[in-house]
Amino acid sequence: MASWSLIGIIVAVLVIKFKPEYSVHESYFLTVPAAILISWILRFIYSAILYPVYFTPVKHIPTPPNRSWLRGNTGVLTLKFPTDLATKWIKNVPNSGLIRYYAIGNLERVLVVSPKAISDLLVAKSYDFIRPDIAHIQLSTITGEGLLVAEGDVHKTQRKTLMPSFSYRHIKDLYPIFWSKAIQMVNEIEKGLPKNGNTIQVSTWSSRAMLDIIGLAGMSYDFNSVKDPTNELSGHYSNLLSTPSGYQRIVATFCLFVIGFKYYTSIPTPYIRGMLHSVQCIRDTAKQILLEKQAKLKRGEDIGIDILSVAMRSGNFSDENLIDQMMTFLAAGHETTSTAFQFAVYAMSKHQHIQTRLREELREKLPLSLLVESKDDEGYKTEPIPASAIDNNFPYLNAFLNEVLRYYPSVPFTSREAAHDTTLAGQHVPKGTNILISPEIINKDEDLWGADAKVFNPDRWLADAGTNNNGGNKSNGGAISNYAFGTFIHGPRSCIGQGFARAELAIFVAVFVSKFEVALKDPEKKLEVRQIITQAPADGVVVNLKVLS
Ligand code: HEM
Repeated sequence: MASWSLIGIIVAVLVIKFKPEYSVHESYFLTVPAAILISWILRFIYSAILYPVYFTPVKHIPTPPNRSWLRGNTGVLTLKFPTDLATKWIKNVPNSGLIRYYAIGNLERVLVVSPKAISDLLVAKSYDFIRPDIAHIQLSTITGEGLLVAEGDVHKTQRKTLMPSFSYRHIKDLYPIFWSKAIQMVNEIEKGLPKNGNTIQVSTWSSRAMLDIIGLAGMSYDFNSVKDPTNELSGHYSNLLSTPSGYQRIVATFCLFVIGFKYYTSIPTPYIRGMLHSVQCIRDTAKQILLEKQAKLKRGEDIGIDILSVAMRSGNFSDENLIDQMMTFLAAGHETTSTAFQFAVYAMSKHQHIQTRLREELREKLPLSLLVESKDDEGYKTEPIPASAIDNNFPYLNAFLNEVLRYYPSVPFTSREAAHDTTLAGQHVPKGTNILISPEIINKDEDLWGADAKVFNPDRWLADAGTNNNGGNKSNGGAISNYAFGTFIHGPRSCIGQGFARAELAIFVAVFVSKFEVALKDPEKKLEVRQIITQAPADGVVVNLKVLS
């Protein structure tokens, strides 16, 4: 829009100078606004009416019918991902792995839906695609230039250097942190129960516990928000996750369509100012921790096993970039696991027989007494069973978690932009094409998972190979392709924290189910999901608990 306005201004100036008889008024006062308005109308006619039909370079990619000039195919005046509609398009729009659709203002999007197109996008041609500006700006405002937003060779080097921190060998050293926080959380919940009439909102607890864990595992810093919800730093962290107000969304839309999204964080609204202030406070703390660790390293002292320490020892990062990586892990590893835990509690509350089966399996090898006894001087702690035991001895727990992650992926969709002309599933994709991939849709696609794709069923991960759904392998949950499970996506940009998240969730579910019997406070209420970058139950999962002994 900015360039169209500029053209309008230039035309107005030229008209007044050389053809004043065509100007609205001989002064610039009326002619310039009139020229800008005309340029906007022309732009609208071009992009909303002519472009999608005649000029788009991806005309060969099929598109659903019923496009409106303002709302595109999605029917809404926001950029919200159209999950339900897209599920229908996959079925009804004949396609070869790609579907073209239009969002608000006829912004063009290409949705990737077949395993071949997904594997091209995420694996074979991963570096042909970059994060679009909107996503880059939103994420980097919080994370700086960390792994989540790095591109090309910079990304390859960062990822290679950080990988050792996420190897199984290293993650298993973090298990005691997971146990200790999970046990601390259930004990604190138990203490507060009488006051709350046995009702809790799961999100308040999971968010605090997962923040503490990522602080401890990431940089040996305990936000201590499970015990102290008023902790200043965790307050700053909650700020970063707060939902933008209606006013802020209008500002975002204005930036997107009128002045360019790159100016979004330069407009000093209360939301942006608050966010930048909170980012700075967290960065200052991370810097302090970094300086302390560097001093220790100089003195030849042990600096610990957290992710920051592993990255520091590599010597491959500047101080600023180490802080960026810390901000990245806080952003990428907190809300995602917190929402996954909320969905896990929702699922076990909704399906009581699943909860009973989980508890039976756990009780057999992980009696409550073991959990109660695993305390240190501070009252909580340590590993009641070794890391390998939780990974290998609880098939139903692992099946349940696989199904939670399939059915309720924390990241419902993500986006890419073609960095240059390329192809996906053999179809031409020109530079600049905006691509979307949706774990939420792929994970429930009946063509990939079979007729029961939309049923929550942990058993699909236990059935013998070949006997379930489409005849797929049980390690795939019966799906016909590896790419049918999109929760952590795949390839060089897949979630580096997948092993971390799975271990953390397994331990949290194990401790929670062992300690409490849980039921939804309002079992008849429909599950409402709120979507921003992650998706989460809108009410934070309100449940009634009974303490088990
Ligand atoms: C259930 C929990 C989690 C889910 C569902 C999840 C999902 C994802 C997804 C879908 C991506 C790809 C995003 C994209 O490229 O657009 C991603 C990337 C990433 N995740 Fe996770 N994540 C989880 C937990 C974690 C944890 C615990 C950490 C860190 C401790 C983490 C760190 C990262 C990082 C650093 C990236 C960027 C990787 C790269 O670009 O190379 N995630 N995650």
